[in-house]
Amino acid sequence: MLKETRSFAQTRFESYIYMHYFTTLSLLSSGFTMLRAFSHTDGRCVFRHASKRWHHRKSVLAIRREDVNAWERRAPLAPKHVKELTQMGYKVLVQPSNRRAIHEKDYVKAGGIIQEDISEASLIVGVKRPPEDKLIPKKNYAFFSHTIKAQEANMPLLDEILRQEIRLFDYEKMVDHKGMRVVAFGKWAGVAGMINILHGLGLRFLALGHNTPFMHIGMAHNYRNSSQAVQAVRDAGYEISLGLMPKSVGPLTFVFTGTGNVSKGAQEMFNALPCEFVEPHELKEVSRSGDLRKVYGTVLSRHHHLVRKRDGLYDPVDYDKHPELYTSRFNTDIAPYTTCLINGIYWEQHTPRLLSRQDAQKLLVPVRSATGSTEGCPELPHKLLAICDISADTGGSIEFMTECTTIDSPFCMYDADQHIIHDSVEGSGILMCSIDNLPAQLPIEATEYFGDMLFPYIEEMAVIASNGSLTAKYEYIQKLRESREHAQSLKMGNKKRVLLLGSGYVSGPVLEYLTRDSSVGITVASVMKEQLEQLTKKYSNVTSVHMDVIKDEEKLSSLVKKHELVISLLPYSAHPLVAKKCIDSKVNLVTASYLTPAMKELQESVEAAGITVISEMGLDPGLDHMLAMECIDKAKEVGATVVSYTSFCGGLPAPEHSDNPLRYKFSWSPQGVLLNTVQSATYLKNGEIINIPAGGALLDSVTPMDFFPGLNLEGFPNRDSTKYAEPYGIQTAHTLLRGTLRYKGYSKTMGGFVKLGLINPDPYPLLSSTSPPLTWKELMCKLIGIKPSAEYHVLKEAVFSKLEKDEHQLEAVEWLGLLGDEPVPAADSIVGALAKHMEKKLPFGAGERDMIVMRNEIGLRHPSGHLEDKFIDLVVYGDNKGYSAMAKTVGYPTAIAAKMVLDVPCVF
Ligand SMILES: NC(=O)c1ccc[n+]([C@@H]2O[C@H](COP(=O)([O-])OP(=O)(O)OC[C@H]3O[C@@H](n4cnc5c(N)ncnc54)[C@H](O)[C@@H]3O)[C@@H](O)[C@H]2O)c1
Ligand SMILES: N[C@@H](CCCCN[C@@H](CCC(=O)O)C(=O)O)C(=O)O
Repeated sequence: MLKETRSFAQTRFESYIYMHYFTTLSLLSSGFTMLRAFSHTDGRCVFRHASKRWHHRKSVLAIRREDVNAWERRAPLAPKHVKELTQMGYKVLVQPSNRRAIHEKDYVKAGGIIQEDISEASLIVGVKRPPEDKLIPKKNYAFFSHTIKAQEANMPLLDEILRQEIRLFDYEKMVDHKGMRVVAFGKWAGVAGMINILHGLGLRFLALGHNTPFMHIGMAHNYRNSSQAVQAVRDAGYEISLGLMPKSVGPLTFVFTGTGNVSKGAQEMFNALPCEFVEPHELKEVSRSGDLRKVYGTVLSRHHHLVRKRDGLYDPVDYDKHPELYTSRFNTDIAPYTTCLINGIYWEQHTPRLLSRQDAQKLLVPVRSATGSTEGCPELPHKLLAICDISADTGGSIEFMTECTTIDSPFCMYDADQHIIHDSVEGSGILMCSIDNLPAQLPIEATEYFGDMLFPYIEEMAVIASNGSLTAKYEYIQKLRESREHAQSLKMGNKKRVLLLGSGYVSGPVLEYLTRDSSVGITVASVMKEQLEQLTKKYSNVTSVHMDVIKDEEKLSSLVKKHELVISLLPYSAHPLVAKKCIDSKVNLVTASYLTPAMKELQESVEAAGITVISEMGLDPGLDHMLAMECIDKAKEVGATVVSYTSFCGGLPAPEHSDNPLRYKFSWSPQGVLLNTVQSATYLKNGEIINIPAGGALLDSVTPMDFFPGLNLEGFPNRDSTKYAEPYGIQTAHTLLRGTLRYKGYSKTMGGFVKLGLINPDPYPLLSSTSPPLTWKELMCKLIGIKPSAEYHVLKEAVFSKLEKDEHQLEAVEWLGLLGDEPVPAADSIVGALAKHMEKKLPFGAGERDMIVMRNEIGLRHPSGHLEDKFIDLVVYGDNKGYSAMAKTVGYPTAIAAKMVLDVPCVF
């Protein structure tokens, strides 16, 4: 049986406010225990456990699957807690997960029910945040939301929580009467962090020319449990005590900042080495002349390094009230004598930093020790070799720790002179380890430890969001969020400010090009968090904003306002909204997309606002226009007239990777690709205007394209070609055709999807994230009009007949799994769902590359009457490990145009 180790009366959930008192009481009495609010002192609601009378009516609790990080193997409760809860009459659902470190069968043995659907639960507990699209409206959730410092990346989650009227219990806000957190993984972060940094030191020493006993210590997750790790650390310690550390590195000193669980966990592991703890003032001495058969440790509390700027004194009461009046002497008094810093302090804005970038520059100057240096036995380049920043507050107490490292890639080097971070343990700089999910490396012990702390409080959760608005106590998050954004925009100072919207297939080269100029400050905003992080992570001076520009128009306006130029690489349907914001704030805009009627309508307002808006600045449209105009202008110079213009372009997989029924893989917006098959088209052929209606007829106007006989290509018309006669100045042409290229077979296969109603952009509420999940088989039955329970062969037969017995089309439908039991991804429309599904099925694999093929044919009549055909070909391959051909040919023209607008605003 679990023991309740804390008094409930002492527990306070700081985050609650009395305005929502009744909702909380109703929540708590509806499921768990009887709680009674007994005091409303200082604006907080303090709960006392009135009596431990458990309700006998079965209440349902769910442990959700962790799905945001591949390394997340923890759970909030272990089987022993589940056992206790089930014995108390709870029904405990456990979402299946092969990734969880504690096996499902142990939860089952404890009485848990393994079940995917957890919508029945009144409280859903997890460790980390769920993805926004998995939130269930109006539920009570407990997890680490990482929103209380208005963390940019999690603001869309908070918005979604409020929108869906979810009540959030945030573990970070569960505190006791002294304000101390009561549930945390801290100790295990400390333990894992210490193991990792000893491993990192082994690698770093080796890179500096020293084999050390640390080489035999692995990363924390390589050990089955912490006892195994302790054994490895002890073995290393034994070798140190035998005097096997190279003498030229001198005595090693480890400094632990903070006195909480993190620091204690790290010290616990450190104790397995032959260590001696000294007072901070003794550090200087032992770092010079200490015993090489030991390692030295110092635990640093606030009073050791914080001083009031005015008088050099430390007053703890005053410090709590006015941390901004204090500074840290860590940089001068401690850091010069520290080999490895283990940082475990909680940092908040206005509290003094331990180390700034300038401090690091000073600390990286060589020190000369008494031992002397020879080629085979070099001295260390400087004393401070490594920092394990367990607090992992980016830009926090260690100012230059601007990006957390990961379990996969745990170390980086900070070179203070260059102010760059590189992913290696070699070269000059300080070795940094700043993983922010350390306890996930020791998941079983971390789960049991956390569960022990959470269990007694499971009913009393800190509410920070309730009923669709931030509770009064948490309104500060909104303010903090706004001030952070303002600060970010100020940080850009005199820079030319560019807002890049979208982080998709073609955004990479845009960012790469613009960041070449250090006078350009860039913000990237996108709704896809991981994609956004992936895109921006290698640029330290780029600000990323995770947001939905459609749902959060206000934020979009405020962002646009703070920039001089917007580049929209969003789906083209979003451009008119962006353009309106640009008009309102008089900010220039560049897109790679077609000038649609909706954009054209804004022309007058654009002119009235005096801004520049450039469209069609990619590949097709984009480079095709430029190549055509170069040729047309030259022809006109010699008096020739253009009699025909045909331009075909295809973004394709390279031939060796065209290995699927569609012979196609996505290199740009999948939904855009699919929708293009149902566009209408208009073109001029030998003086006759041909109109093709929308809805798929395009795919019947396919012609073989054999200008490169080695490639088996087909082509179909693309949108309205005739509208280019005037801007190109080729009204003389009798043929004007722009088209799309694909490998032969594509159009026929796509035709099947059109027949089945899969390329339908209309809203389809059954696929929304709040509707019950559907399988492809169920959806297909609905589309065909048969019962969802129909057997596979019945559905297949019905589909076959809808496809007019086309075996090739049926084969593609089956190959994509559209008759099977895979879930249909949540989306606004059927084509949206198909795009997401196909994106997964038709990606470029590792080592595969794309290709773009463009052919322009321009027929000229010379003044002599002589006819000439000019051919302009463009073939580009993607880089195996770099940018795709599509990204390069769209992104660079867009970026170059953007730069021209920035540099010479009235050039266009
Ligand atoms: N001219 C050309 O040759 C050419 C070629 C390719 C793409 N394009 C156009 O360029 C644009 C970008 O193409 P891509 O292939 O990178 O597209 P993509 O679909 O890969 O990327 C779209 C991006 O927009 C973001 N996004 C979508 N909806 C959002 C919302 N509501 N709020 C915030 N972010 C949102 C997505 O997260 C994603 O990062 C598209 O308009 C596309 O049609 C033009
Ligand atoms: N036509 C080619 C190349 C397409 C490049 C993408 N162009 C988009 C532009 C859409 C927009 O943003 O307006 C298109 O739809 O053709 C092919 O399809 O392979």
